[in-house]
Amino acid sequence: MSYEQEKQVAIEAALTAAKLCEQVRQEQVTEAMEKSDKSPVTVADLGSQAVICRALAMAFPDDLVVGEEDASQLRQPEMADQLNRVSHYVKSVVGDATPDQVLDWIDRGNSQIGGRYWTLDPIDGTKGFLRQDQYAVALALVELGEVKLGVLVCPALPVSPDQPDGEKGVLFVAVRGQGATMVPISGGEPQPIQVTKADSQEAMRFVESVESGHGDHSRQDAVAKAVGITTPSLRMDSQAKYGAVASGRASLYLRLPSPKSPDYREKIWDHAAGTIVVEEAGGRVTDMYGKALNFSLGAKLSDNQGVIVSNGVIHDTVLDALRETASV
Ligand SMILES: Nc1ncnc2c1ncn2[C@@H]1O[C@H](COP(=O)(O)O)[C@@H](O)[C@H]1OP(=O)(O)O
Ligand SMILES: [Mg+2]
Repeated sequence: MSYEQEKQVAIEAALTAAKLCEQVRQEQVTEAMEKSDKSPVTVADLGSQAVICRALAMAFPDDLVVGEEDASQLRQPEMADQLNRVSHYVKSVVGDATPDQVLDWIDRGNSQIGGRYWTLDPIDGTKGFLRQDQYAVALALVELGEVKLGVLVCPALPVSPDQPDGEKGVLFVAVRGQGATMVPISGGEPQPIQVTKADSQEAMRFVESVESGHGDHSRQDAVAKAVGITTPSLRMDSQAKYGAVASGRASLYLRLPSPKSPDYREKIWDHAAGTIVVEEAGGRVTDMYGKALNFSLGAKLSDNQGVIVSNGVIHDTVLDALRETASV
């Protein structure tokens, strides 16, 4: 299958959602509400999920969508102002939409996984979004446990790594067997991307989360040193880190379980799109024990712990170093 229609619909939907997110950010209305798990959610997370689920419902009415957000909080009477704000932003990018439609679109993203499903993180890296930093809109199509298509929109990522203050906004797209591409959000011809092949020290840079609670920074540093990386890590929120590895800006992304939450299991929407973008750019993605990420078990990667993303060349060395740092 070429997945051409899925690709076009997913790109258009994710770019429209990213436009909504940037509008919210520019108008500085980015205060967060708190979810039951204490993580932040904003008007933009909910609006982005509504826009993408609407587009998927129109093009693929029978498809399942497993998204990060749900509308239960927004349905409470005391949340009427928030719902109006979400509806306002949705209308500004897709035309007419009633608050009830918006609620229903958001809740279309509450499916369980199936043989074929989409998984969506409407704003991956909400904390980065609130900090005016990196975030991503991440959408992936999974069939029989294999990610087939991934779209990552990174509105704050510099188009050129050499010009950090230059144009920002990058779209990464990958289809299984067709390679990965990158293009500025502003337009242009998508260019094929490749991970870095060099394993020289100069070419090696590793990326990790900004948030200390989302990883084990001291062990990540130790592993990076053990594989010969001497430059300090590039800290970045969201699956923009996968984009950084896929486009050769870094050779390694380490995400080891935080000592504060050793039993944390990663969510499918935090990894599906990024995984295929890196794999199709020639890289490798496994958990910290070298096992493939299993997208067929539910919303969590319950069979995996930690995530290691590399250019492939250094992957086994990293896994060896991990075994060694574990036994110290
Ligand atoms: N203890 C944890 N360990 C690893 N990742 C976490 C943890 N708690 C939350 N996350 C996830 O980290 C993601 C952001 O990662 P990053 O630091 O790379 O930007 C969020 O989507 C969040 O998932 P969620 O909000 O879906 O529960
Ligand atoms: Mg996320």
